[in-house]
Parts: sequence; structure tokens; C-alpha cells
Amino acid sequence: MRLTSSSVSRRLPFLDDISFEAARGIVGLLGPNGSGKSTLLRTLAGLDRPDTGQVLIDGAPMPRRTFARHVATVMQHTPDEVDMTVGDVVQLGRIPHRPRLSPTTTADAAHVAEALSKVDLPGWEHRAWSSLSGGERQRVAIARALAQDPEVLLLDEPTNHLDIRHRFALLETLSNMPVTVVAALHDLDLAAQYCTQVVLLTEGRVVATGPSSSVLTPARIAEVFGVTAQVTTDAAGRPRILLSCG
Ligand SMILES: Nc1ncnc2c1ncn2[C@@H]1O[C@H](COP(=O)(O)OP(=O)(O)OP(=O)(O)O)[C@@H](O)[C@H]1O
Repeated sequence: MRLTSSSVSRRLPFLDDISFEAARGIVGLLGPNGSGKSTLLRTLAGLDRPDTGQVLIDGAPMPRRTFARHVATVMQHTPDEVDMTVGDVVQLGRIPHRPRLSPTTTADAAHVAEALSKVDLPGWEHRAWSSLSGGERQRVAIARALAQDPEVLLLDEPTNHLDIRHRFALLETLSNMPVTVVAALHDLDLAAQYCTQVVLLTEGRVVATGPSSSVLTPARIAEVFGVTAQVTTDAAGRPRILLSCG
């Protein structure tokens, strides 16, 4: 499924004429704090409306209920004290696939188990959500989105709280799935390795978009983030970014 941001603009929080298209693979939204990544993701997810412009799926606006079935989101700030099990939380991802008020099925339970395995938490259904660490909660929130069987995934800092191994594992899993992912990321090196395309934002505007090799140049990184970057290419031909202060 293709997701298109077509000249999306908002007055508050500010977004200015944001256009890009995401197809299968990971599109990374990059930019400093306050550059508009979360605002853009919320707008793409239909949680906030653009003042002008449109969000299109396969070239057309999508009705709300169909959208909820095909597009899964993980935004920032998961709740703390919720009296639910991990299984309950991940089951929320199955709601758009069930008739209203109908009970969960064994097929739903299988989707939940598979999603938990994908985030390396197999068999965690009975753990209490409130007992989980920050990184475990983040992985459960991602499992909830995966259990939805989405064709488009919108993720706000999905690697937040994750240890290094699980950061790699998550991006590896996402890039091998037949889904369109748009993810806000802070780690430029990780983005360079896994994103098919990056959208670099500052102050609600797109500075550059395209493959990371063309967008993430040392000059642009210095201009946007105020840090020094050394850009090399690894054995697999992927750009690698080494950052230093100043
Ligand atoms: N409800 C709001 N009303 C007014 N301004 C807002 C509101 N929400 C966010 N902003 C402002 O809009 C700008 C963009 O915020 P946003 O959360 O989209 O940035 P971000 O790129 O996701 O940042 P971060 O990397 O810190 O998560 C920020 O300056 C923020 O303070």
C-alpha cells in the first residue's frame, strides 16, 4: 500500500507543505527536537487534521473504518498504570478485524502470540502491563500494532527505550515485512542503514527527502543538527554515519 502526504500543512503545530510518498520499506522521519515529526505522524494517522493538503492511501482518501483496519500506529507516551495484561494490550490490535462486541477468537490469539514473538517477547501474554520496563512496554506497543496485520505502520520513535540488540532486531523485522513503514527516528546511523527513504525536517518543513545516501550528507547534518558527521559506506553498500560534537 502506498501512503502519500500531499502538500500537508497545519497552522498549529506548524507543518508547511509536506509532500512525500511511502511504499514498501521504511521511510524515516528525521529532524531535531520540535521539527514536526510527531505532528506529521499524528496527521498521517488521522489523529490530527491537516488545514490544507491530504493524506492518501493508494492515491485516494480512505474511509475511517477501512483506514483503521489497514493502518496501525504507535505514538509516543504509552499509559503507565493500566490494569491490563500484555495479552489484553496486544489484543487491542485485533479490534478493527472483529465485528463490534464479538469475543476474541483462537485466530486472534494466534496473531497475538505471533506478534509477541516478533518483538522477542514470546509467551508474555499473562504478564501485567504495569510490571513491564520501558523497553518491554515499547515492544508490546509495537506487538499490538503488528497484531493488527497492517499494511501501513506509523511509528513515533519506535526504538525509544530499546537496548541496542532490540533496536537492530526491530528495524530488521520491519524491513523484512511486506509493509509500508513511516517512522520517526533519532538515530541517523540506524536510519541510514535501514530506511529506503528519509524525510529530513526542520521547523515543520522538509529540508530534503530521498535515499539516505543523498539526504544525509555531512554538510546537511551540520546545518540541521549542528554536529560533525563522517559518512562512509559499509560492506553491504549502506551508508554509515559517525557523529561527533561541534
Ligand atoms: N498542541 C500543541 N500546540 C502548540 N504547539 C505544539 C503542540 N504540539 C506540539 N507543538 C509544537 O510543535 C513543534 C513540533 O512538535 P513535534 O512534537 O511534532 O516535534 P518532534 O519533531 O516530534 O520533536 P521530538 O524530537 O522532540 O519528539 C514543537 O515546537 C512543539 O513544541
